[in-house]
Amino acid sequence: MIEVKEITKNYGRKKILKGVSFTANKGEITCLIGINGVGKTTILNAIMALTPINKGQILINGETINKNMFEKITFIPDAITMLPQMKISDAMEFMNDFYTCWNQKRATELLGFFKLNEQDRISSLSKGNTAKVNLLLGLAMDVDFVLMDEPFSGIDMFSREEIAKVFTSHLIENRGVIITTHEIGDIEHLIDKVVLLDEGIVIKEFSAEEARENEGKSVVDVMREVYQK
Ligand SMILES: Nc1ncnc2c1ncn2[C@@H]1O[C@H](COP(=O)(O)OP(=O)(O)OP(=O)(O)O)[C@@H](O)[C@H]1O
Repeated sequence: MIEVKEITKNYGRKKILKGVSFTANKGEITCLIGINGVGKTTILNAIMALTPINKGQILINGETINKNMFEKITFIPDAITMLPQMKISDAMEFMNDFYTCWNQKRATELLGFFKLNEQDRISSLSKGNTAKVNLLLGLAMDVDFVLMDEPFSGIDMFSREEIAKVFTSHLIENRGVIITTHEIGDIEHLIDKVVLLDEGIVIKEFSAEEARENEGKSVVDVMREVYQK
């Protein structure tokens, strides 16, 4: 489980996170939602120990986060981190050399799942295929948790649908996923937990299934209620 406890984060005099708390379980997809600039990426960076927090605590499976957790958790950013002249196969080889938790069998399966050609160069990929390569590089790691920052950003509807399919496939396995997105419609039916952020705090954390079953409300219905008060 990832436990985010009362974290605060300031950039200079600007208070971005003012005591954010939520949990994300293994085997579940947790979605962080909030307007541009609310601090979603900052939260993901804090969980990865890439940015220091001012106060609070973040635990992964009971252990305080540190920079050596890259065998337990991986971060899929919204931009490709590989050099443009690399082929997809070079990027996979690089990951294989660098990470002991790289799972080549799953990487090959993901190539097929996303219908990617490993001989294609990163620089030649469409935005949709770049996002797929990013997901491939993250999901091929044998880690407990995968963080994804805006995996659908700027991608056409058909590619978004193709990408969304990976979340219901065996390739996600029993891992915990934390995702930030503005394209909630694409994955609304796949999400387990929703964390709504506003003005530096969590204003609601709820189970998508419970909202659906008990109150007959979609995630978007709950968002409208909460944000349009
Ligand atoms: N390194 C930094 N130095 C100063 N301010 C920063 C830095 N990184 C982020 N910020 C500010 O912190 C706030 C939160 O940024 P963050 O990227 O976490 O928001 P977000 O919710 O992910 O936004 P978006 O939906 O646009 O991706 C923004 O106002 C941003 O300008």
